[in-house]
Order: sequence, then C-alpha cells, then structure tokens
Amino acid sequence: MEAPPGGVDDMTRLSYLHEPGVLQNLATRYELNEIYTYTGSILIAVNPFQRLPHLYDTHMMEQYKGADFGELSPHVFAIADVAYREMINEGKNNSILVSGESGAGKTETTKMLMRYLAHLGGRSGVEGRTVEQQVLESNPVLEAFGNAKTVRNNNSSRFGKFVEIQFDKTGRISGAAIRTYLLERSRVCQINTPERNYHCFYFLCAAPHEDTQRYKLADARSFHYLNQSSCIEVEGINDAEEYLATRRAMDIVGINEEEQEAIFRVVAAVLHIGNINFAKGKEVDSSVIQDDNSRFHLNTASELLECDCNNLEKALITREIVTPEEIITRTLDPESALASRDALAKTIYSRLFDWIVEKINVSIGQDPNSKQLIGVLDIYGFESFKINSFEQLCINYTNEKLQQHFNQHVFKMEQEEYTREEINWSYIEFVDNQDVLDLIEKVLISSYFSYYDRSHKMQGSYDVTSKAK
Ligand SMILES: Nc1ncnc2c1ncn2[C@@H]1O[C@H](COP(=O)(O)OP(=O)(O)OP(=O)(O)O)[C@@H](O)[C@H]1O
Repeated sequence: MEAPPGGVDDMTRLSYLHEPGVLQNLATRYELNEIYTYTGSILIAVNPFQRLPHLYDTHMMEQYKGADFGELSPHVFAIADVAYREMINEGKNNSILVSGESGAGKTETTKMLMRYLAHLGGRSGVEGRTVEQQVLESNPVLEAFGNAKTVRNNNSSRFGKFVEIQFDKTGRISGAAIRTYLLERSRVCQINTPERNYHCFYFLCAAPHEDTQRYKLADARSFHYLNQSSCIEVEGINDAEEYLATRRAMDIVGINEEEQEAIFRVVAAVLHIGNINFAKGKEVDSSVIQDDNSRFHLNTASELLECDCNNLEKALITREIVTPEEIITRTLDPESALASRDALAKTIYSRLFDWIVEKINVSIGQDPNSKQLIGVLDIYGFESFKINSFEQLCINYTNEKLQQHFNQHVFKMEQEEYTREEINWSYIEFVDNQDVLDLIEKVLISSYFSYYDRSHKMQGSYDVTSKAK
C-alpha cells in the first residue's frame, strides 16, 4: 500500500516500518508544518525552530479537552489530556517522559504540557499567586540559574527536572513539587567559545547601575569565569531585560526581596572568586594571593558571602587533611589553589541552585492530602563530545536506564495486547541494552561497596548494620 502524499499521522500505519520510512514520514509532515506524529501512544515532536502560536492557544487547548486520543491531529495536548483523564476516571497516577538530544525541544514541550495541565486543573477567576501560576513561573527562575547557551541551543537546560503536579479530588491543581538532577557544575568555572556560562551571571552584569554597584560588578568581559569564551552576548537574549524579568518571576514564586538580594550576592561572589589568582609563596608548594587586584576580589567575595576574609584566604591556599589521629594543614601550590578556588565556586553555585529549587517548592507548597498526580520528566538526552567527563557518563547512563524502562514497558504492553486479542506471537527481537547497564551498575556498585568497606574499616567503625544502610 502506498503511503499517502502527506504522510501518516501514526507511524504504526506505515507499510514499511524501518528507519528510512520513519524519517521520510517525519520529513513529509514537517514540510507541511505538522511537527507532531504518533507512534502508537508515543508522540514524536520535531523542533519547528519558529513560533507557532496557533498550535498552542486557548482555542487549541479547548479542542483537545476531553477529545478521544487519535481523534484529532497528534499533539502534545492530547498526551497531557490522556494522562489527566486517566487520573480523573481511573484514579491512575501518570508520568510523561520527555526525552531527546540537546536542542530537540524537550523544555518547550514540557512547558506546553504544564500549560495544558494548568488549563485543565487551574482555578479560573482566582486572583494572585495560584499554584499553577507559580509552577509556570518557576520556569524562568530555574532557566536563569540552570540554563546556558551551548553550541546546540541558546537556552540549554543544564539539569534534569521532574515536576510533580498534585491534584485534589475535584481535579484541581492543589500542589506541586519540583525535583532537579545533576546540575552541570563544571560550567561555572570552565566554558569555551561559542558557549556561555549560566544566564544569571550575564543578567546580573547587565543589571541597573545601582545593583551592579552594590555587588561591585563590572562588564561581564572582566570576569574570568565569563571571558574564557568570546561569547558574551546572545542574539535574542536581552540580559538587562532578563534580569528584571527574573526578579519579577522570583516575586511570583515567593522569593522575597531580601532573599533575592542574598541570591544575587552569591552569584556576584562566585564571579569575584573566579578572579582571585595566586602566585608562588616563599615556602615550597605554597601560594599567596597574587596582587592587589586579586585581593580586591577576595575581599569583595568575603563581604558578599558575609564570611571572614582571612578564613576565606586560608581555605583557598591550604588544605586540611583529617586523619583519625589529627587534622593536618598543608599549603597548596598555585595550581592546586586554583583548583581549590574553582571547587569552592562550583560548590557554592550548585548549593545556591538547590536552595532556590527548595525555596520554590516551599513557596508553591505540596498538598499532603493529594492522592492524584501527574509527573513530567524533562531529562537531558545522550551526550557525546570530543572530550567527555563524568557528567556525560552520568547523563548517558540515565538515558540507558530510561531506555531499558521504555523497552520493558512497551514490549510488555504489546505482549499483553496480543494475548488479549489472542494473536499468536513469538519473541520480538530488539536491541537490549541490559549489558551496558550491567557494565556500569555492577562495576560501580561493587566498587562502591569495596570502598565503603575499606573506609569504614579504616575508621574502626565498620559493622554489618551500617553496611546494610
Ligand atoms: N514547539 C516549539 N515551538 C517553537 N519553538 C520551539 C519548540 N520546541 C523547541 N523550540 C525552539 O528550540 C529551542 C530549543 O528547545 P529546548 O530548549 O526546548 O530544547 P531541549 O531539548 O530542552 O534542549 P536542552 O537539552 O539543550 O535543554 C527553543 O529555545 C525554541 O527556540
């Protein structure tokens, strides 16, 4: 049977279900501005790289509300609608997994899903900060601190996110929780052209003068953590406007003025920390603050962090080694002091990010009585660069794990359907990635336990119960 000229909207209807056929079908539909296509109950979205407002307006939302799956053209709203109706009618909790490589459109898709769920479960006519409004406004805040310009995407999320939306008995949104995973910490200290560091650094450098003065900030180009890349400005992002927009979004999610001040103080402190340099000290393998300029940044960082300047200096140029008998303080050579400076900056920044997420969660509030929820998982896709680090290992392992879950779920579903319809079926061949998972899980888990054993024996506190924990 010939494929229709406009392609098919469900790829299970393709006569030949192989890679060229799938790609051809997606390309044909894309040419006609049809960015969504089903494969059974899965939705494939092809990034349009242009705003298509008619696809997501209220009129469109209303059309998909309660419509049978497959009755209308494939759409992300249809997926959310199924999840919502199953929850209401069958009391089933559902999670929607949004996956794909960087720049594929996961975050945009997640936003559309949340907007639709907010439309279904929102309270019309309620003034002020509603839960759904807070959930939606958490996006710009999280994006300011967790997104950056990368080679592939000007607004790339550098963390994974699971949003759990809770509903009350009547199907209204009653609470929400945001969990984030694995923020890319290395970006805080190391970037290459044409990428940027996290947006918030540039937003803050472009803030109104009285703000930059308060944090003793100058042009973004004067900070080491930003000027390692020649990319400072991004087309389509107005950093000064985004700074104000981020502040407004913070107001909505319940981060008050004082807390906002504290957050931006920490952001500025990280920039100042990055400009502290070291020279060789008099002793062997020791270092000192390099010059007046570095001392200015050290003093400013300690002022902003409200910590003692001498202690901060000591923390950067020495290392404490804790042994069972005593604490040994060792001086660091300039190279090690730089590594210790960067480690401090990364830790402060990632803790700030976690604090912001926690703050948003407290402010949105969870509904302890909610028995019904829909989760949306926006997780980074596979990554493979010229040089890959531990972060890529974790990201790719997560994806392999999700792939395994997906295989099991889809094949189980298929097999149940065949049994239900009394169709004779034989085992379906598929690429099973269990070997990859075993390689990582068995090696990592066993080495974790052997490390655990050794470290506890060393401290003399090893016992079977603590191992079991
Ligand atoms: N449905 C859409 N409509 C219009 N533009 C879109 C859509 N989906 C994606 N885009 C465009 O593509 C860009 C990248 O999308 P998005 O940030 O969602 O990708 P991602 O898969 O989340 O990437 P990363 O993993 O790097 O965070 C968006 O900034 C937007 O310009």
